Amino acid sequence: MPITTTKLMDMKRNQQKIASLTAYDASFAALFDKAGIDMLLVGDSLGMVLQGHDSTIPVTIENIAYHTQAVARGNGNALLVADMPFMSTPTLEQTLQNAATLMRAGAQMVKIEGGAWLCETIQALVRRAVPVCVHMGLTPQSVNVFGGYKVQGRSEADMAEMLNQAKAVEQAGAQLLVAECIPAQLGKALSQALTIPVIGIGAGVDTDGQILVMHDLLGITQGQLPKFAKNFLAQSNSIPEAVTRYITDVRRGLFPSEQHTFS
Ligand SMILES: Nc1nc(=O)c2c([nH]1)NC[C@@H]1CN(c3ccc(C(=O)N[C@@H](CCC(=O)O)C(=O)O)cc3)CN21
Ligand SMILES: CC(C)C(=O)C(=O)O
Ligand SMILES: [Mg+2]
Repeated sequence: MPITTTKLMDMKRNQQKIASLTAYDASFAALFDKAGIDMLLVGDSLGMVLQGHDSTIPVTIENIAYHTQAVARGNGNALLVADMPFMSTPTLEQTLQNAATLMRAGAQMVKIEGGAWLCETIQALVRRAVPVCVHMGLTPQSVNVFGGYKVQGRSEADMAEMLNQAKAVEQAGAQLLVAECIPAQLGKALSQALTIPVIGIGAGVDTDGQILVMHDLLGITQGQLPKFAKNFLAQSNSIPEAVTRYITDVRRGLFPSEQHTFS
């Protein structure tokens, strides 16, 4: 049975953890889907792990559409989400066109980095039948504004602000939230405050689900690994076994552990 946004909401209500991974091609998409992954993300992280850039900023809508087509061919039941890349939402008109390009490529939902200022954008997309996931916390497209890949939402004021913004985007019609690189305490508070599922990456173990960049899971990422990432292939004999281990550890609440968590 295909995983839908309704199914993810049911999983949250029943306290079943959502396990997701990035995927960029048909072969890995098929492998992850067969292992039982709930959601696949064609992430703009492809700019770093596939193209070799040191940020996600050079990634274009054509890049995401190309990889989304490939992932869609390999995928079976997983919910297929595609990233809206840097500067793909400059005006409402262009946002709608770019989202349409990704939906035609096979995406079932688009993910946009930002906060409460996206409310109009979210409403416009949802009214035109494009499901929306909002990405908050460390939003990598803002690396040059943040001055590096830094944990977000550390102060009491920042935590309260992110909670308010998350409630606003849920109210506007967002059906999923990705929270990246925030204290575990805030990851937990977000998940409790919202009805829609919160998928964490470096947001602690108490979010409704987890997502990881596939290259990090396989231990083939070049350079410094983010603190939240874990090489699951190191303790496995094959790629399918590593993926199954990841999914099982997420479902059982064993990943992320303390060492992969910001407090
Ligand atoms: N391989 C890979 N994994 C990812 O998770 C990922 C990408 N690439 N590319 C796109 C973005 C960039 N991401 C990143 C990149 C670096 C850090 C990082 O180094 N964070 C520091 C936090 C430092 C602090 O304490 O403020 C860390 O130690 O993890 C985090 C997220 C997440 N995404
Ligand atoms: C790390 C995830 C959430 C992402 O946005 C990406 O892979 O681009
Ligand atoms: Mg991304």
